[in-house]
Parts: sequence; structure tokens; C-alpha cells
Amino acid sequence: MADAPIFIGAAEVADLLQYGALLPVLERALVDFSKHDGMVVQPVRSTVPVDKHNGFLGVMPAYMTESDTLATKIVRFYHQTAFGTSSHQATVLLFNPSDGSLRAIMDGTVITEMRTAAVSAIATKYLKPDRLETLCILGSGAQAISHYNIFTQMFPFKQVRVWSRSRESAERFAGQVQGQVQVCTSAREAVLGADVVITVTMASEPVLFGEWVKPGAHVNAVGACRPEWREMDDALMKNAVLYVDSKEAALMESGDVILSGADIFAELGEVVKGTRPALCEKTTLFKSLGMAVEDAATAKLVFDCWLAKKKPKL
Ligand SMILES: NC(=O)C1=CN([C@@H]2O[C@H](COP(=O)(O)OP(=O)(O)OC[C@H]3O[C@@H](n4cnc5c(N)ncnc54)[C@H](O)[C@@H]3O)[C@@H](O)[C@H]2O)C=CC1
Ligand SMILES: O=C(O)C1=NCCCC1
Repeated sequence: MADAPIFIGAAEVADLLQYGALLPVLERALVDFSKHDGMVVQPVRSTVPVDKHNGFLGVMPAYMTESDTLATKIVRFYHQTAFGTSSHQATVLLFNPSDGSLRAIMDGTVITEMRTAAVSAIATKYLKPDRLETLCILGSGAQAISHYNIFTQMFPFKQVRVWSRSRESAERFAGQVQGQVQVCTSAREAVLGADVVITVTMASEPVLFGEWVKPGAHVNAVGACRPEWREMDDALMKNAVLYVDSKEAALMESGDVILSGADIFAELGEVVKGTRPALCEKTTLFKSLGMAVEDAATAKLVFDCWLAKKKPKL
């Protein structure tokens, strides 16, 4: 009989997962996904609307042949949550691919926060403009914090600006992170002149407009994961060179892509592999929807680190 699955909670995932180890694992997952050679199986996320409670449940399975990783994430995202409960909560199930038995049940909320920010950082590493002085973050929730953490570790920004719908939450964000943050009173003020812009809001109408974005800047668009939701206007969608994590998902799930009719230039994995160019001199936009392979690869890393920690030292 197979061993009972282990449980790894949020605090332990946060303790085991380090960006230094996560970044190369994610680059590899992005490349493997974008080869489209049948070695990675990842259907577009199944999403169940929970209309009565203004939320969604998403199921995200993947199998990666080369690393022999089989996992699924189950994620709920709700617009209104009880005070103190985060809008996104996730669990990852990691299986033994050889017999399908369940190896681990682990918190997926920390995984979602860290892997999403790490993928945006990878996009920025490849697509960044020459000048990297000002970072702008629109939104001030969990993803804003994880993005702030990795972006200020990886890049030499001199100034970080944040805007949020309520000044109070932008100020709370500024108090939570290590380092100086300029709280802006409008999204426009935060965006003007920024070299890199990150959108991490739950907006369903545009909060970022092309006329504000400096030519040559790089944008990571992380929110608006439903076909009728937007974070950006048509001007930005059409004037920027558009990179996505998955073309198939972008054409099914991204309101910004579908409703603007913008052309997709490449998948991020193709850029990392070097089969499509990074047009850094132009205004670039990475539309992130989040992929099951990112969760599967991250969960395997967490599990391997857990095993290494448990192994008795000789
Ligand atoms: N691409 C990906 O891989 C992933 C994307 N996401 C998306 O990233 C976004 C941020 O997620 P979290 O930080 O976890 O959520 P959160 O609930 O912690 O923060 C959401 C932020 O959006 C703001 N907001 C809500 N409604 C707004 C509106 N109508 N206009 C402007 N701002 C608004 C809130 O004030 C808050 O600052 C969400 O859209 C989420 O679905 C989340 C996980 C993975
Ligand atoms: O990739 C994910 O995980 C999510 N993406 C969009 C919003 C829900 C969670």
C-alpha cells in the first residue's frame, strides 16, 4: 500500500521555498511548456463561477514528462471575503506519477504568490528596458507584496511607487514592505515615467492606460483573468509588443487580449529558450494568467526540499 500523503502547511512552504532555487525551476517549466512537443500536458484552467458568493473555483492540473511531475492546484478567488481572509486561497496536490498515488497535500497560497511574482520577474529580466530606475505597482494586496519583494531583490530600482483604490491600503502596503515606497494619489501619477509597471488588481475595468506608459517601458499585467475583465485599455494592448505565458489560455481567459483584439507576439517560454526575440527597445507587455506547470514545478521543488530536510544526516 502507498504511504499516506504528507501535509505541508503555509508556514513550512514559505520556509522551504527560496527565490534563488525557484527562478531556474520556473524558467525550465516555461521553456518546456512552450515547446508544445507533447511532453507537457496542461489543459486551460477549468473555472467554476460561484455567482451567489461573487467568486470562482479554478482547477489547474499538469503533467510534465521530463521532470516526471504530476500535480493539480485548486484555487478559489473571491471578490468579497470575510475580514482577514485573503481573496485567493489555494491547495496543491502532488502525485506519484508512476502509480498516481497522492504524495503530498500542500498549501498553494504561498506557492501562488511566489511563483506568480517570480514569473513576472523572469519576464522583466528578459524584456526590461536599459534604464531601471522607477518601479510602479498598481494594487496593494498579496501579489503586490510578493512582486515588491522579488523585484527589489532582483533589480536596482531607485524608486518604488504604489497606487491602490484606497489610500489606506496603499499606506498599509508601504508599512508592510522593507524599504521606501512612494504612495501615489492616482494611478496616472504612479505610472508616468516608470520604467516597469506591474498591475496586480482585482479590477474588471481598465486601471492602466496606454497614454500614461513611457515608450520603451515594460509592463507585467497580472490581474484580469476572466474573458470579460480588463486591467488595460486598447491603446496599451495594441501599441505594446504582447508576450503571454500561454497563447491558448490568453485567447480563452484574458479579457485584455480577447476584447482588444491585440496580436500575441510570443510566449515567455519561447523568449527564455531563445526561439522568439525579446524586443526590449519597444514597449513590452507580459500578460500573465498563471499556469499549472508553474504550480507543479514549484510544488515538486517544495517537496524535494522537504525530503532533503527530513533525511537523517549521516
Ligand atoms: N497571473 C497569475 O498567475 C495570478 C494572478 N492573480 C491575480 O492578481 C490580482 C491580485 O491578486 P491578489 O494580490 O492576490 O489579490 P488581493 O485581493 O490581495 O489584492 C487585490 C488588489 O486589487 C485592488 N482592487 C480590487 N478591486 C479593484 C478595482 N476594481 N480597481 C482597482 N483595484 C482594485 C484591491 O484594493 C487590492 O489592492 C488578481 O486579479 C488575481 O486574480 C492572482 C494569482 C495568480
Ligand atoms: O494562476 C493562478 O493561480 C490564478 N490565476 C488567476 C487568478 C486565480 C489564480
